Parts: sequence; structure tokens; C-alpha cells
Amino acid sequence: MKKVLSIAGSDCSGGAGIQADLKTFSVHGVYGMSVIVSVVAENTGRVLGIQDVSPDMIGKQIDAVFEDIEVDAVKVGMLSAPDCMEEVVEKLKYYHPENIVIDPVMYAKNGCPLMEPAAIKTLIGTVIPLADVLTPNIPEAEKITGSRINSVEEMEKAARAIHTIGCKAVVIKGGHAAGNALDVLFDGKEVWHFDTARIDTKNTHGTGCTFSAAVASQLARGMGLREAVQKAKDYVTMALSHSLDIGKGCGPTHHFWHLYQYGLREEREG
Ligand SMILES: Nc1ncnc2c1ncn2[C@@H]1O[C@H](COP(=O)(O)OP(=O)(O)OP(=O)(O)O)[C@@H](O)[C@H]1O
Ligand SMILES: Cc1ncc(CO)c(N)n1
Repeated sequence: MKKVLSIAGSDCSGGAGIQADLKTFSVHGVYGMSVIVSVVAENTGRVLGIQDVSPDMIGKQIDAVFEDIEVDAVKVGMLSAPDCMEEVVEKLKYYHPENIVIDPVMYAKNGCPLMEPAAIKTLIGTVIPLADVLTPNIPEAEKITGSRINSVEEMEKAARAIHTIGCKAVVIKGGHAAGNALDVLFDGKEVWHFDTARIDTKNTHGTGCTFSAAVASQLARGMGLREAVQKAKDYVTMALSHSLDIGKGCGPTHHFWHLYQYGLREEREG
């Protein structure tokens, strides 16, 4: 069985972060593991508090996994502060696993910040160059490039600009744009589009985590990059089209392992 590690924050309400990653890994038939970088007291509507795990303890969790278990892919999510980032980077350079997917999480869906603004320098200087695939949403890509994104052409331009920072591939997710939900992949050579109709729902908590965890799972299973992104897009579309009206704010994506396995996407379950 392929083994995939999530290094990310914990969402106690279960919709995003480590919890979304582990649900996604299970559906993809890979063995999921987790290193908790921050404990986030959050729900579908707001963030009540963030407590970072100490860099020493982050490092020990990563050592505990890698000294014992072969890792086929790593998904990195929320890293709130420069010292957390530096610890994760040092360990990933030491163990240099294959298939590193980095989701440069900056805000929750409700707009609450999950990364200290001053950490952007460390993110760009040390974290991004480690990524085999970087998956920013539009506001994150704007922060990284310092330029506004108002069109698909500007998404393509931003993907090329972010690639020059040193990551091998970039997917800019279009969940925050108007119109279709169109994601743009730049693999260092060519630009590819992944387009679906926009699903009309407020229940979009955890879509980005779900997407990047699905990409990591597919890469671990040996899929090529373009196909892995297409399959992850199919998966998040399905998880969103069945998203749950749980909580008072943006409800979470739903992980239907049996529907995915058998391809019965039209079937609904309460
Ligand atoms: N309303 C929607 N309908 C269809 N697809 C969507 C919708 N919203 C987002 N997506 C898709 O979900 C994936 C995640 O995109 P998004 O831009 O929402 O990420 P994100 O902002 O990082 O998510 P989050 O912060 O909630 O984890 C992308 O593939 C995007 O196209
Ligand atoms: C812990 C965590 N990671 C990522 C996100 C982004 O959705 C979130 N809301 N919470």
C-alpha cells in the first residue's frame, strides 16, 4: 500500500486541514499519516485560536514517521510561522521524499488568517522551492507574486512567475474567481486548464485541502502530474457536489469512498 504524509494544521471541526487530508487519503486507498504543525480552534464560520506546536515537536513527529515508514508522497498544508516553516523545510531536505505537494495556506474560507503575514518571506525563500507541485488559490497566488489576478491569462502569467521561484509545477486553483471553476497548471513547459461548472453552494470549507491531498495521493500511486491533477479535480468536484450542510457557516466537503471507487457519482446519500 502506498503511504502518504500530511504535514498541516488540525481543524477540530473536521472539514479542512489534517482531517480533510486523512479522509481524502482513505478514499484514495493510500495509508495516511499526519504531522500536526498547529492546533486550530475553528469551525465552519470562524477561527477562535491558533496554537503552534513547537518546532522541536514538529521535527520529532517527522522523524518518527520517516525513521520507520517509507513515504511515497507528502502534502504540506498550513504552516503559520517562520520557525515552523524552517523546521519542516530542514526535515524535508534531510529525508527528501518524492512527490512533495505544498498548499501555501494563508486564510480560511471565512477570511481568517492562518499564516502570519511576515512569514511570506520564508514561504517564498525556503518553502516554495521544495515543492514538486504548489497549489495556491487566487488570493495566495496574488500574495506570492505581488500582482492582481483578474483573468485566466493572469492566472497563467502568475503560474509561470511562481514557477521561477523554484517549484517544479504550479496549480493555481480558481475557486475564488467568478464563472467556471477553472484551475491552471504550469508544469515548467506547458500550461493546462482543468475546467468545471461552478457548483452553487456555500459549503466549500476544505476544498483546497481536499484537492492537494488528492493530488498527493495520485502521485503516490504513480500517476503522472497532469492525470493526477485531473483526477484530483474530479474528486474535489464530487466531494463539493455532495458537500454537507453542517454548521452555521461554510459546510465541509463530503468524502464518499464507495461512490468514488465504483464511479457512481450521480447517486446521493443523506
Ligand atoms: N463552487 C465551486 N464549484 C466547483 N469547483 C470549485 C468551487 N469552489 C472551488 N472549486 C474547486 O475546488 C478546488 C479548490 O479551490 P479553492 O480555490 O476553493 O481552494 P482554497 O481556497 O485553497 O480552499 P480552502 O481554503 O477552503 O481549503 C479547485 O479545484 C477549485 O476549482
Ligand atoms: C487547519 C486548516 N488548514 C487549512 C485550512 C484552509 O481551508 C483551514 N481552514 N484549516
